[in-house]
Amino acid sequence: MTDSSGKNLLALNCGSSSIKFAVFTDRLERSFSGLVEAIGHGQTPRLKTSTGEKMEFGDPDQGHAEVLPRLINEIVLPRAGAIEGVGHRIVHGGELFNAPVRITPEIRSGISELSPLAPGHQPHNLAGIDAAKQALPDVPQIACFDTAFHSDISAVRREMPLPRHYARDGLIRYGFHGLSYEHVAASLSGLGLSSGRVIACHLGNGCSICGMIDGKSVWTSMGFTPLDGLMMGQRPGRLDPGAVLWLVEQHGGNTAAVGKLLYHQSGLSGVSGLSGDMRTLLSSEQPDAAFAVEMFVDRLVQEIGGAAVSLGGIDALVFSGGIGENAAPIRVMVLEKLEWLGFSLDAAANTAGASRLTAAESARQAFIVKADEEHIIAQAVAGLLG
Ligand SMILES: Nc1ncnc2c1ncn2[C@@H]1O[C@H](COP(=O)(O)OP(=O)(O)O)[C@@H](O)[C@H]1O
Ligand SMILES: CC(=O)OP(=O)(O)O
Ligand SMILES: [Mg+2]
Repeated sequence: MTDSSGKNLLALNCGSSSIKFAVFTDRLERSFSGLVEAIGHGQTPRLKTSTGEKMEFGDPDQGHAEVLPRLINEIVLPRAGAIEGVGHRIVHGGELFNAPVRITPEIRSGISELSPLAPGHQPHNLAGIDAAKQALPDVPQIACFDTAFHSDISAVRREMPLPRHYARDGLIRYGFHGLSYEHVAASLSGLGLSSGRVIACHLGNGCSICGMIDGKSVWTSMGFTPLDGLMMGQRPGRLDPGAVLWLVEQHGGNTAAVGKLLYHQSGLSGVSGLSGDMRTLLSSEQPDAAFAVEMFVDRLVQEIGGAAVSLGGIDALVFSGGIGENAAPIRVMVLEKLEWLGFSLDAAANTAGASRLTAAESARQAFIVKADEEHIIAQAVAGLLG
């Protein structure tokens, strides 16, 4: 139940195509939550809430900045009770932010300056801050950074093979989805995995993987920006830098056009020519949809292989995010390709979406952990507000 005595916290998670929100009581229990999905891809955004509401929410041409004020004022606040703190997922913390911080005008500027390094996310995160500030002007707001979880990765893995002064200027691998990985790390002891080598796959609209040893990030597939690594809904993932140079030349030096191609028109969407939504591709008969899915899985297992080498082996694999949690056919394709690494699929458990996906006799285990960035955000807010 929502606490009407004024001890509730609101967590806002503005992703590239969705806004997830959750209200927590002072015991950090979810009292009301939901999401608006399909924002900014020419579709009509859809709202779903934990109380069973489902409706179209806005127009196809509306972005996060238009959807957020209505979401907060009409949907969240009337059901939330009094809110005493708001926490935000902020995708890029750069070198400045390695821990949650209370948002002041200076902190907001610091977050805004990082927008060119996450142009498909940071403006949405700022829109969340602004909408919450407008609706709740006297309530403290806390920024929680996706990059922070990876900040202890070794310099050899954070720096790029370029003259080292670029790294001193901040051109390093930051990694993202850290709030999701922090939640996976916190779930490991419940799976009997508090020590060991775990590869977590966050497969949502944006996709990445994180290699953890004893719950700490030691390798991740995303880099300086959320473009690197795996093939995603609209982003290509790892590309030959020569291909990027060629694309810039083809577009007459227009880097904005190439940015649009790489952030919004590539990945599953660009390859299939149909959709960046895995549900649509899995239910399509079109050959290019199947081709895009095959490429997605191929690139994913290649990166898992790289991560396994970086960890010196693998004890368990974790699937998370909208695709990881729900797309049973993708998990089959991945685990069958990893059989040689000792994964033996339990087909019934996989179809049922059970927590453990591998047979008891499997040498390595695979699990689903439902992404819960909002809980990590709420914990950080509670921690900072004492
Ligand atoms: N039942 C399902 N089967 C296959 N894919 C699914 C299913 N449910 C969600 N997805 C996929 O999950 C992705 C969105 O993941 P999500 O983690 O919600 O995204 P975001 O990164 O925006 O938070 C989309 O590709 C969507 O198609
Ligand atoms: C960092 C990133 O790709 O986030 P999302 O999954 O919200 O797109
Ligand atoms: Mg996501």
